[in-house]
Amino acid sequence: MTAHVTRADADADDLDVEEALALVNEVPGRTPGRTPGARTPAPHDRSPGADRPGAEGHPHTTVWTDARALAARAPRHGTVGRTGYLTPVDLPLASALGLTLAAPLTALTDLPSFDTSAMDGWAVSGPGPWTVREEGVLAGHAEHPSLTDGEAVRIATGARIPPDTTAVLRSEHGRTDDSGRLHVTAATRPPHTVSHGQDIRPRGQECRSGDQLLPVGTPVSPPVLGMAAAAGYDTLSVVPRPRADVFVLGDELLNEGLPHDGLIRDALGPLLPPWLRALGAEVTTVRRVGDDEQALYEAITASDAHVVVTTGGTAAGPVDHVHPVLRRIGAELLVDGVAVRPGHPMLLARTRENQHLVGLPGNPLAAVSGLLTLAEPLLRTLAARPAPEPYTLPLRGAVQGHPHDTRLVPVSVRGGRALPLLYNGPAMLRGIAAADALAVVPPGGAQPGQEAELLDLPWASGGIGVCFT
Ligand SMILES: Nc1nc2c(c(=O)[nH]1)N[C@H]1C(S)=C(S)[C@@H](COP(=O)(O)OP(=O)(O)OC[C@H]3O[C@@H](n4cnc5c(N)ncnc54)[C@H](O)[C@@H]3O)O[C@H]1N2
Ligand code: MOO
Repeated sequence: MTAHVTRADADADDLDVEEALALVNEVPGRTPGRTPGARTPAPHDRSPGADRPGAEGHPHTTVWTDARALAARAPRHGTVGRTGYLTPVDLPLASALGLTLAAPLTALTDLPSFDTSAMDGWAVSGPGPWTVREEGVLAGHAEHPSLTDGEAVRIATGARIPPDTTAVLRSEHGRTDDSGRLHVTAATRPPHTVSHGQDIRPRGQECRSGDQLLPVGTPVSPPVLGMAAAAGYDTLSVVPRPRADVFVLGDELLNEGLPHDGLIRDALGPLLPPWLRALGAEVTTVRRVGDDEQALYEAITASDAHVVVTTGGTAAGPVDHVHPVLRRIGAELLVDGVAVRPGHPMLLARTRENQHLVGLPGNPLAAVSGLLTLAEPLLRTLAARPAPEPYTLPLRGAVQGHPHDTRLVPVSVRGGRALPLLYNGPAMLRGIAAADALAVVPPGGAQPGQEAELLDLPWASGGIGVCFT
């Protein structure tokens, strides 16, 4: 730990979290605890690449919001039709978690499906005191014989109400006298009374058979699984996960150990598959492909995934083969460069009917930017997932803007404000690894207190087990 955030600066109640934040909120040698300001260049801004010509010089560059909209619309083309989502399948309940309902969830039964006791106690008929039958009624039992006026029977929560029951008396509201007769105690409100129908859940209280419970497009969450089971379903009609193949390009990449001799660790092979799954994809292949045009051509043309994701090779360097291969395939380039930093060389192409390719830049944070700009909307449409509700939070520090392009900046959300994190350069993951969201910073930058749109990171709210199933 090199520095501390002061308690005053942190609306923190948890010092450990603040200390962790300090690791990505301070440039070595700076005053501890300062939030990054407009006049403080971030490491990214001091990088040699910071002076290079901007995307505004690129003839095809698409505005960031347009690129996202285009990616969301891209599958609404060809045989898939106007919805853009994949052909629905019937899956057992447990396999449907995380997918989207392709048909309305319609009740197959009344719920409850019989008059049910809401409490442990006695089913009673007419006003008390009551004679108590010997044998009680438990949940799951067959129907009990009718009660006659003045009779009661022990009943458990969830058990079927015997015919001619008028109310259920909770166990804590009744007592039996020496001769075994049941009385209402003074604990009821009003005292000594049990009203007609009390603590009975009547059949059909929640729904009638045929009622629509949930519309098409509902994400299948744990409560949806429970609701479907209660309503009589064994399988659900859902939109399947789009299949995604990931091709990680670059001869310089190592799969293990320390960087050496100009070789570096592949950061995207570990990062992309779980993130793609969190965005709704089924990752069918993750493969390293060398800087070889023919190998890339063969990998793409052999893939039968709905979405091919490549990393690296999007720029115009000597071994950047993505554009030449797309030309050779005859792919239709839908997005060729986006006015966003980092990640501006990202691209989206239709490689063939019902297959799209997202070309992510090789710089790791630039790849994340492409993932959220192009892959997220594309996968969302294919999987019929609802668009996340846009929201903004005030920024806790200024963010330097790009003159023409949108910036996506890792932020930590603390006390209802978004704290911009440093180490947000295109080649860095240190900021995003500590972030809760990416702030969308408009061209020209943002001042402290200014509202910024946030793109949530899938694990920040739901927890890893929820979003990576
Ligand atoms: N003359 C120009 N050069 C570059 C421009 C430009 O506008 N003009 N744009 C720069 C920007 S911005 C980006 S982003 C990169 C995009 O490059 P590529 O998509 O072609 O990616 P590569 O050149 O293959 O790699 C870039 C960088 O990232 C490292 N890398 C690649 N893959 C991985 C991985 N899986 N894990 C970790 N690191 C990876 C690679 O070693 C390079 O350092 O182009 C700029 N150049
Ligand atoms: O800034 Mo690039 O756009 O590094 O991704």
